[in-house]
Amino acid sequence: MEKRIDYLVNWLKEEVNQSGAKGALVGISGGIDSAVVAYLIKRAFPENSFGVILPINQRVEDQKDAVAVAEDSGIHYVGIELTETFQTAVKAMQEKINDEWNDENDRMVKANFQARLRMSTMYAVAQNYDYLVIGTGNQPETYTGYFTKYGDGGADLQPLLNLSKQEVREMATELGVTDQVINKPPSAELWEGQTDEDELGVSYDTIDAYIRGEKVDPEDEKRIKQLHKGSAHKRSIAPGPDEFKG
Ligand SMILES: Nc1ncnc2c1ncn2[C@@H]1O[C@H](COP(=O)(O)OP(=O)(O)OC[C@H]2O[C@@H]([n+]3cccc(C(=O)O)c3)[C@H](O)[C@@H]2O)[C@@H](O)[C@H]1O
Ligand SMILES: Nc1ncnc2c1ncn2[C@@H]1O[C@H](COP(=O)(O)OP(=O)(O)OP(=O)(O)O)[C@@H](O)[C@H]1O
Ligand SMILES: [Mg+2]
Repeated sequence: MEKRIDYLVNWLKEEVNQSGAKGALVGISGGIDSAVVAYLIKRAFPENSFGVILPINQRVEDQKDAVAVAEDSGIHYVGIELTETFQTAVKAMQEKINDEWNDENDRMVKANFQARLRMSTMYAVAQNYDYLVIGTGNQPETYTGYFTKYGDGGADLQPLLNLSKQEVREMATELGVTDQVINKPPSAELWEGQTDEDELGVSYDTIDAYIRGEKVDPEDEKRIKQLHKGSAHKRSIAPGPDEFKG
């Protein structure tokens, strides 16, 4: 695992240097994926790595975890409270759209808006320092499309893209991430009580096994295939029409 860490650290250095940027930035949530990325970018850019903690109605416990990750990794970090900004923007939309506000879509609209508000903030802060935005998407999340298009999916580099969730856990242990963060149920924290595996309807270990080519329960396989197919549009750039030849 130490070799794989070195490989990712070197890859980050090469990519950032090639881009002409001066360093790297990550959003730190208090979850394991962003913890691993925080430790990796600190190793790659000891003096030029930056963590942003961006609470939007975030539980105090998770905010504390995020601060602990930032402190423990030794990364330079700031907290930028976005709850009020989020609420103000939602209120403005709701007032205008008014009786056409779709209550059925309400939860997901707000969830994805949170992720995109964070992404916009990360790009603004990163550009201020001439840093790149480093994403935290891992292999099972990417395969199933479990991310917000242009939200947490919007980043310049994705170092964890080929890592299973189990490998993320192993890497976290090797890097010195605390058990508190490693053992927390993965959550997007986009609404109260949300957990990834409840929403996905299948566990990360099962998705990992499926991607490795192992046999999984037929119902789980069906679900994974459905998620993968339905999210293909998130893994490619937006299509345009063929050239007009009229
Ligand atoms: N076929 C198609 N071709 C092109 N575009 C298509 C499309 N179908 C939908 N779209 C577009 O994509 C949008 C839907 O995609 P998207 O906006 O991503 O939204 P959606 O996939 O509906 O939801 C995002 C999922 O990711 C989860 N998430 C989000 C953020 C962070 C995390 C985490 O783990 O931390 C998890 C979240 O809980 C939710 O389950 C539609 O509103 C539409 O604009
Ligand atoms: N409160 C937050 N502050 C800063 N960044 C955040 C916050 N919430 C989410 N993010 C960003 O969105 C990413 C996607 O969240 P996701 O839940 O998939 O990862 P995680 O929280 O790091 O790990 P886990 O999947 O185990 O919960 C995070 O890794 C982080 O970069
Ligand atoms: Mg999380």
